[in-house]
Amino acid sequence: MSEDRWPARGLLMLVIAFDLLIVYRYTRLSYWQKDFYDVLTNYDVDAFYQRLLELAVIATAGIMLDAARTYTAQYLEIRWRNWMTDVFLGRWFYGRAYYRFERGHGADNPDQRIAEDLRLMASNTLELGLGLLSNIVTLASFAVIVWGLSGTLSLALGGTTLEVPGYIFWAAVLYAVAGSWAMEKIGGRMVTIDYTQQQREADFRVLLVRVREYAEQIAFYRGEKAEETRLRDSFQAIRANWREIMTYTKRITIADSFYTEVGAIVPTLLVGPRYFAHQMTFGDYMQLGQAFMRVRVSLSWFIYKYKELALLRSVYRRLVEFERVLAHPSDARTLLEPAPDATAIEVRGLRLRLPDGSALGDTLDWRIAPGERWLIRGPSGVGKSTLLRALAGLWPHGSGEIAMPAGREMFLPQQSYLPVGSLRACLCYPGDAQRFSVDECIAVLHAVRLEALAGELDAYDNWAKRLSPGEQQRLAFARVLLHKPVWLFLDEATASLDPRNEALLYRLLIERLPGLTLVSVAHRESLAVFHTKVLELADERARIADL
Ligand SMILES: Nc1ncnc2c1ncn2[C@@H]1O[C@H](COP(=O)(O)OP(=O)(O)OP(=O)(O)O)[C@@H](O)[C@H]1O
Repeated sequence: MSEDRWPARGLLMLVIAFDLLIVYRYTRLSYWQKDFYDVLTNYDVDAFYQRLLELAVIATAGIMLDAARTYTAQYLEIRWRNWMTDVFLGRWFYGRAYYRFERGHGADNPDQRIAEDLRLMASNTLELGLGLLSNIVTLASFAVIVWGLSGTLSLALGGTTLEVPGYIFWAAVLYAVAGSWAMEKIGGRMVTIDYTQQQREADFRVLLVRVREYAEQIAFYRGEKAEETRLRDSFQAIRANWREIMTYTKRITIADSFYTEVGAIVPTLLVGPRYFAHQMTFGDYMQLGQAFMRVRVSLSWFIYKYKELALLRSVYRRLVEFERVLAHPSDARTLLEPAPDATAIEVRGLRLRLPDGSALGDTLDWRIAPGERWLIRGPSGVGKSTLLRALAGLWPHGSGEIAMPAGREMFLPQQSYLPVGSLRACLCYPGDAQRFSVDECIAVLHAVRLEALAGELDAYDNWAKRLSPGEQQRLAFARVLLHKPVWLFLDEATASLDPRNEALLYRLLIERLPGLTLVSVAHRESLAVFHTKVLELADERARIADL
């Protein structure tokens, strides 16, 4: 990362330099205006054309500066977002944080935090930080102009006279402070309303995505009406909050326009007497009006950016919270103990528990020697899948220890994950799509009787939607044949298949992967013939036997 830091700092300096030049251009323009109005009042034709030429130069510089500034700032923004996304993606996958989050042990909506919050963090921090800087410089530059032109106000107070130097500058300060205070009173609640709107929009989007994801199940249940009602209700929540947005936007717009319009009149009123007393030229008069406006706008920066600042604060809070959960996961522990020198899996005094601390089944002592084929049986809900999770290092709740030897292992759940992409990528997963040759892929497709798909190895599809559950299970076995694990754990991985296909797949494993250690969770009695030992789980006492 550090080699990335210097170009990024260079880019930041460049954007700041452009911003300063832009402010400088505005001050030049202000002096140009003063000269121009004086030329007009003096009917000086030669100077008139000369000033127009100057304006062309100032305008051209402005166009180039604006374009260069925007381009550089955008480049910096994507670099920064890229860097932050890299960091967060790394932490998201480190120690399987994504899995723990999914099981409800993390902050809400991690996907929104990685995609949306990081984007807002990069763009808003840059825009607001740079905006603040150029505002301070604008304020300083134009304060000098206003101060220089505003003269001294003499107030007769009783017998003494009070002198107020730079009184128009002070008027701008007073006006901005009063305006900011009023705006905060009128529009302060907008921050909360806006936040609620974001949340409701996100809820609506999630519901729409779920309809797509579960389209078939919903269609089978004839659930259109229920889904439509749910979506309409969700949208009504958006609409209800939108009414509040409208009300507050109206108030803010009126207040904002009032503030701006009166802001144009205030300097006119204040400066008028000096102009008519011939203490300033027409050019001075015009320049002062403009400079007053710039000072006022700069001083009102916090109020104009109030909404963005509040949003950035909440984004920052969400990201800090997310980072804290990622850095100190509440349950990153596992029951696994790596035992690289061991040859067998040793389960000692394992007592699985649910997240609430209640016990799941009996204490288990169990040894899985190389080459053994275990069948795990037991009633539904007794904890068979949870035991496999513990063996995979995914279940943190409980006590005891599982000593796990080194060696390639593979876990097949009832429904295997099939990434969207080519069939070859599905077969090679989690390796990359070229991990196994086309010939090897075709051979295993034939072996699991999916030869009809052999011609579609490079076809891009959502295979999890296209293939039947049984075909998906056969594809998962083809994947096992390619990867040749040493330890294989199957969790009802053939439950969607007919007995013939199921037997075919088990036979394939035994013939093609000699020496394979197999642990299957299954309900069907017919599978007993492919196993050598059985572990019967029960609420009271687990039982181990030969088959
Ligand atoms: N994250 C969790 N939080 C709370 N309870 C859980 C969690 N995961 C599983 N359980 C509970 O643990 C128990 C065991 O679940 P498990 O999936 O291991 O059962 P199983 O024996 O594989 O059942 P089946 O034969 O129906 O697949 C169940 O009562 C389940 O509701």
